[in-house]
Amino acid sequence: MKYCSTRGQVRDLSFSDAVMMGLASDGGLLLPEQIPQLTQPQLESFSRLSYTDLAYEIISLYATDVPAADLRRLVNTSYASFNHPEITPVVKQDDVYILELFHGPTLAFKDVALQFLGNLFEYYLIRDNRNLNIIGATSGDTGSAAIAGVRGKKNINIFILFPFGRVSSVQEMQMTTVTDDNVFNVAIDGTFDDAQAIIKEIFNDQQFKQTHALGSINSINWVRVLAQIVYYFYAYFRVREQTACEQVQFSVPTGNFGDIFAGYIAGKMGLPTRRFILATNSNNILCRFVNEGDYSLADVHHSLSPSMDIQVASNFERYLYYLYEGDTAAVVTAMDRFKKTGKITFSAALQTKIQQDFVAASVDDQQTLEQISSFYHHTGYLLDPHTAVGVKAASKVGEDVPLVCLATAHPAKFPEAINKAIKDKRPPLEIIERLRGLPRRCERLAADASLIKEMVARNSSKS
Ligand SMILES: N[C@@H](CCOP(=O)(O)O)C(=O)O
Repeated sequence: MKYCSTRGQVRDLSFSDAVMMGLASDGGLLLPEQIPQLTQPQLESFSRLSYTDLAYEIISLYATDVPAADLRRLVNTSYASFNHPEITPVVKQDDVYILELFHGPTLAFKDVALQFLGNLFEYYLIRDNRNLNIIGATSGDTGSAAIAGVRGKKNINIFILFPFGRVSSVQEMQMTTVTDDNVFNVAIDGTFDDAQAIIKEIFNDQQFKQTHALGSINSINWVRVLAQIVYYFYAYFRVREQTACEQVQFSVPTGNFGDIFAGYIAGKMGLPTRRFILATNSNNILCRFVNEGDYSLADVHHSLSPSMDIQVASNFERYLYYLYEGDTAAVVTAMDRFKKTGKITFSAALQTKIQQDFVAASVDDQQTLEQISSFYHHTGYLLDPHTAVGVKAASKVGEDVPLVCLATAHPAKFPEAINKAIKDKRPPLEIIERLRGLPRRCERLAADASLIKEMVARNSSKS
């Protein structure tokens, strides 16, 4: 399997080169040159596999330059850290199938890919005897999951930027209580979009990237998308066992478009699914894109589902590549226009295509709180605010097939929102309670790429 950039200037990369490159050197995002198509017999045999075996089978279709025994070990090690034997179990509540993605070390779906990516990085670094400086941006969940993915690994430093005061108290604590010498948490004065723009600016300085051996843990990195494809298949097989359905529909709380894009790729591989439900909070640029063909920037609003407080969604560019049928010049033109004007509009013909892939709804904070409360009183099950956005969006635009809602984080990560939704309800969890009172380390900086570069340069030999 070879990898190419959405912007056309990088092609023919091996999987390992794509992993280490992160953001493509032409500023685009990397994609596999072809999407493997699963045959019916393959699907049937996959349906009987454990999560870990399924992950191995799917990842091996893309990671073709990793020897089979090594890949198997990396996959097994990655999911050994999950606290549920099924890794991503599906539980039925009322008439909704909840795909629980929060059984990893930091209680969010990001662990599914970042445990694997951390192990993969370590594997390459040992093999090639080199160092890596990871830089990443988070609106709340990626940060701690990335830190947990590389913690204790030699030859790696990690620098995580998050928007000051805009992540939940627990999310912040999960990052800043890691005080290891090679972990650098930076609260920036700005939004997640500012943090992500800084990361991209630094990656686009090719000389700095080479000199400091930079690596990416955001969903810019193809591995993030790849590892998440697995649970869409896993969930479909579990629901099919219970309902004998031909198709399911997934509702995906969406911020950076990475998780839903993994589902879209699963669909291209042959997963029998209806259109994906793209669920946003009041940061609804992606919802407007699907419903009106209007991808235009607005201010980032602070919401009760902070991980989705994003306007500029990284993986959108990957979808554009398919929307434009691999026409990289059209992707470049659209991305340039967006950079200059903050807006891309789509023709009626393209809107028709987009609406064959997605249906979308946006859910504000009040509706999120009502959804958490009514679901809890009806079923006794506590949704985190992001999952609640997905469940609510599905109630607005879902179709008449079994519905799988992705539970992207554990409610214990968002005590403030839960408490607002259900008076006096606190979802305590021992691994979070243990963090309270631990020492913390975090630097606060202006949202300025040169400050982050200085910090990376100053510390890059620490690992
Ligand atoms: N929602 C994310 C934002 C970063 O997105 P990523 O999927 O590109 O890592 C978060 O919680 O940090």
